[in-house]
Amino acid sequence: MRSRRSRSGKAANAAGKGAATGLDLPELSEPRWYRYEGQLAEAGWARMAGRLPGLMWQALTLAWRASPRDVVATVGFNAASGVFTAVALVATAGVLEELFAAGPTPDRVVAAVPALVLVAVASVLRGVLSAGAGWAQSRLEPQVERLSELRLMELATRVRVLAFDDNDFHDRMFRATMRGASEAKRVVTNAVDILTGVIGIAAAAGVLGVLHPVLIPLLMLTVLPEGWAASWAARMRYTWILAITDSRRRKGMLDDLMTSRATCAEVRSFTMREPLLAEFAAIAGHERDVQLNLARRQALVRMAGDGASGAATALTYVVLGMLLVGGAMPLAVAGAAVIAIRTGQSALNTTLMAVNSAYESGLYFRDFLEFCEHAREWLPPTGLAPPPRDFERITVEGVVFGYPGKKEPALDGVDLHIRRGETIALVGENGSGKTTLSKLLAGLYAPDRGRVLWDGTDLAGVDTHLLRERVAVIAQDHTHWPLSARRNVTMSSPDDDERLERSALVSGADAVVEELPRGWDTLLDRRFAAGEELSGGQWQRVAAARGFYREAPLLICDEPTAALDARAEHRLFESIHEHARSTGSAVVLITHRLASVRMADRVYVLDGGRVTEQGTHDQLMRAGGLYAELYSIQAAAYRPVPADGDGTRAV
Ligand SMILES: Nc1ncnc2c1ncn2[C@@H]1O[C@H](COP(=O)(O)OP(=O)(O)OP(=O)(O)O)[C@@H](O)[C@H]1O
Repeated sequence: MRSRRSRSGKAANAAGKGAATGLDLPELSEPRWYRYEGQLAEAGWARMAGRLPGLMWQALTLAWRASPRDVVATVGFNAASGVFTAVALVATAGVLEELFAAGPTPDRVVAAVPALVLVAVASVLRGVLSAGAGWAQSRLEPQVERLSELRLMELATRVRVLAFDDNDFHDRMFRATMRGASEAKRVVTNAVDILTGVIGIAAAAGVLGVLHPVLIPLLMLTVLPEGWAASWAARMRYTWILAITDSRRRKGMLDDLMTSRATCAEVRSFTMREPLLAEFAAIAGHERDVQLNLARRQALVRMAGDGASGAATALTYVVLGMLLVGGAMPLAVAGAAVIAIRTGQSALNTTLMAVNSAYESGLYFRDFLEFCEHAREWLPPTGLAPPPRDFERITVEGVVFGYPGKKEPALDGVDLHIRRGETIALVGENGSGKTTLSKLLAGLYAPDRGRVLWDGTDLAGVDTHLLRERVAVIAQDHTHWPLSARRNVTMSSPDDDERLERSALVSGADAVVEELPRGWDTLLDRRFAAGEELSGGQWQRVAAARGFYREAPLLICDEPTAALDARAEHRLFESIHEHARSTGSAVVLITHRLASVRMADRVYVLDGGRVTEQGTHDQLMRAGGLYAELYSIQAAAYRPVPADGDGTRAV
């Protein structure tokens, strides 16, 4: 009941904020973070304490993989340093005992010398060893960080493309990259600190137990309230992070829009500054309010914990005084007990701090581990056979494919085929499924039903990573890689100057490179010194060169000429058809410029995810269907129209 009330209260509050700004802010008006409620409950102390050993084990395993030598050094030096802490404490008790014994002062001092020497030697060794442990620990941290970040990037670049259409995957990846991976090193540090603290506590408790058993529970009493408060505050912080994950993502996107070079012109042209800033300010204001509320609640919890710990310390000294007055403990022992209590408190504090920190870091580290686990579900299957080197015919049989979360499939029972040396064209109105089909042919998506075959081999059973090496794509939304012109074309394939020149010639990229100050070695990114920028059409020529450079048996061209001038467009289409004829590659051409489709061996017309017409240009024109209609609309635009006078003018 209480939770429902607080839930609706929060929702109303959040909705109020969205309404107050007059903006449509789903992050503020729709409390999407309530889907994290289950996770918040899971972040409970008892549950986390149960999980902590497992998390620390995983972090230590990661550390072991990063550097076994430094793990051994860290643990070994810390353990040895703890042993010398105990030795120094016992020796201190010996010194005090001698000093408070009966007899003349010089004699007592002389008697205390051996114990004093032991204290000095133990203290020096403890100092040296803990410095060594600190060194090993600081060597370990960057190595663990590197390994965890690398694991994250390896997974992010290996998961199937479809994962990037999944909101849940994005949320998890955001949390893992935001703090999860970097927390791995902190969990390792905490694990080591806990070990160091436990050894220190064991030393102090051992000495206190010898001095008087009642001192051990008193020692615990002084530190536990503070520890409880710190862990509670850590949990509050984590729930806050979970609650604002969505709005943080949105804020990051707004940040990019306002600060990136790609969008700076459009932000100004469409006077987007004010609405973007207003949305940013509203989300940032919401975060600030939540954070201030968090700070207040954390301070209250900490105050309570620290107060209780202070009271427990006072109680400890009262008990010590009573033992002294009652004669149950001599003064020398009481002095040693005070030192042991201070040492024990500091060790216990270190341990609790480390446990708390491990608790907080553990929650984030769990995000990292869960992302790794979740990402594995998105990995393509391994151990599959390599795809055939080549094919005579690609066959698409009854392919059905839908994007995650979409009711209607993007492709619904598509059949087509293509032979080597042929060019087929995919034609259809916007959203009819052409790009989706080309991505299936490129091995980027797998069909939900149906098959894509290279001769007799079903691509569902082959290694898609290897398959992609045999497919070249000139993509509609190609990337402007912040690399040299050369690398923009060769990408990960080996450098081959002859091949580079050839692909530049057929794509028209040769003319682009000629104008660059350092030719092929020019960096194509203005954000860096000596970087150059290309026009849209020039980028498109580079993207086309990239496709030709692969010299793959299958070339997919998705709107390869949208940004090209008329001459370059004509030349590129000729090159594409010539490429199919001369290399024997199969070419899949997607374009809205239907004049260029005439040369295709076969045209497939898509409508609502289905192939509704197929045949040569002439056959489709005779059939008088959608293709003929679209073609006629385009052709009409180029037909001469009667002029006002006696001549004609072209439109
Ligand atoms: N990543 C995606 N997630 C969800 N739906 C998508 C995604 N990409 C495309 N779609 C949907 O799938 C359908 C087919 O899109 P597709 O991009 O294949 O069309 P297209 O024929 O290439 O269009 P265009 O001519 O505009 O490039 C559309 O309804 C589109 O909204």
